[in-house]
Amino acid sequence: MCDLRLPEGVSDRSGDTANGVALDLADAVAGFLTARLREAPRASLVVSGGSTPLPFFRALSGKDLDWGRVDVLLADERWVEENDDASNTRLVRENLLKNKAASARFLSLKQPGATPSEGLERVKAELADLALPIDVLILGMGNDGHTASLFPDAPELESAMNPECQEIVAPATPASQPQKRITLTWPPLRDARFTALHLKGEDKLQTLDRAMSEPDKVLEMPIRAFLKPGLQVFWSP
Ligand SMILES: O=C(O)[C@H](O)[C@@H](O)[C@H](O)[C@H](O)COP(=O)(O)O
Repeated sequence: MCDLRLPEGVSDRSGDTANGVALDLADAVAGFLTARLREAPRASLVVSGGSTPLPFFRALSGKDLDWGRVDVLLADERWVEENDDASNTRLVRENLLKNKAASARFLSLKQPGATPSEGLERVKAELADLALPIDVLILGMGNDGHTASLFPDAPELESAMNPECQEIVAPATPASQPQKRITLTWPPLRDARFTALHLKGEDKLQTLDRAMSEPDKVLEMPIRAFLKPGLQVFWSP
């Protein structure tokens, strides 16, 4: 257990090791996708980049489910080419879209264009037939309280977090980050059927604790918007 008092309705799925939590998360996600595929022609899986998800990606890639009917996409992406070490697309292709998951359909947030704004229409076209609501959403969190690329210092944050935002994807240009980014906006993320927050390390636990201390100040720590009933927290030391 993560020995934090999580908000009402938020489940603690913490474990003693990063690998154990990754395996547990992979089991939960595979189970949810399998159940969805009994009811719907396709299912959607939105994952986050960064370093935490790697063991989860590798475990999920081996799960036996009808991957040909699963749409996989990122919650956000750095606006870099796929051969760049900072590319989340590269991370997903190398660690998740292999083994049994190789047959999943990947919808890429990185499209041609010098900037996210220039490429935005192409990204929207790529996501045009993505069925909403998202079925499975895996979020990470930075120690500034960002999630996806909803950064506190992004000039676009307020519009991306607006519950009335009509766009499902938007550029993000936080000064704190070396690359411009593109991110799913709050409404599609908010409405996911299954949302997991995947965290590793004591620092992330302290950040989560800080986030819970002032839950209404969402623009200061965007993760706060997700600390709602139904969220499952998968944390390991
Ligand atoms: O592109 C990104 O950076 C991610 O989407 C981002 O939201 C990530 O989930 C957090 O920054 C946590 O990253 P770590 O897992 O590396 O701590």
